[in-house]
Amino acid sequence: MTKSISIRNVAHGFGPTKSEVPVLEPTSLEIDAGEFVCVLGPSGCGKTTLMNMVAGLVLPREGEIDVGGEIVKGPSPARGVIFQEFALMPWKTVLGNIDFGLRMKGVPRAERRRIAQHHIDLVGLSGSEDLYPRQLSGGMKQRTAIARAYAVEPEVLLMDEPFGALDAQTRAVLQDDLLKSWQQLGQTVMFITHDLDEAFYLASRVLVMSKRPGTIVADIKVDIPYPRTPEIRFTEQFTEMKAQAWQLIEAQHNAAA
Ligand SMILES: Nc1ncnc2c1ncn2[C@@H]1O[C@H](COP(=O)(O)OP(=O)(O)OP(=O)(O)O)[C@@H](O)[C@H]1O
Repeated sequence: MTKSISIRNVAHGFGPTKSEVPVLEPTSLEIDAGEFVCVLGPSGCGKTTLMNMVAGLVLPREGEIDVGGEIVKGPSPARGVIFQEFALMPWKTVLGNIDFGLRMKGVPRAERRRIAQHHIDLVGLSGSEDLYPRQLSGGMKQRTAIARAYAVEPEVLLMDEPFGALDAQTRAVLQDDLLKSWQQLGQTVMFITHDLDEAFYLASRVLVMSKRPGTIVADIKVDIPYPRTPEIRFTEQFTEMKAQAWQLIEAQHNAAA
């Protein structure tokens, strides 16, 4: 079942408590089950920190995060994470990387092979099962990371600039693939990006964060129906929403300077 995310008065800082560098101001946010939310904001404003807290990789100094009615206390297979730098295990093949998550979830061996192969086929990596990360292009690495995250069927997908390191063409293909599978599986998605175009193309809702210590300063509903096609990028509605977000981010940059 898809899960909602509830962020309640979460604040964070790094360093010893007394000389803490504040990173997040108290932030509250409700993400409904099945929503696709993109997060934009100036560099260093705390986007990754916020997402890492939802993932359970960082625990908030103040406040709490609830995913599907349970307080987050650590990582869980119910929350799949995809990072920009792929985070593949270099000593494992494509198949081995995908198999690993399933093994952690306790899926029996024969079943693992079937599920892994299904996801390899879905992301278009059939024939590359036995290659190691060093033998893969950037796009293939990111497809492997996506297959690995999808194979364990997480109810929540957390993506931190997952396509940032890819060329424009591969990026566009993976964006459409992601939307297709989201429409089929209906996970709750939290997706960080620096790219306004990407944010409004993918999301049903775009959040804009302030400069560090960050908090959410705008919550923009993207009222464009799915399935989305590349042509929507040229509509007035799309460019207006992008301009609105751009102005907000620019104002935050200027405030930071
Ligand atoms: N483990 C850590 N220890 C100390 N400081 C940290 C740590 N992780 C992040 N920071 C600091 O916290 C701030 C927010 O970092 P974070 O990665 O969350 O920002 P971001 O909005 O994702 O940035 P970017 O858009 O550049 O990726 C930065 O100033 C960063 O240097």
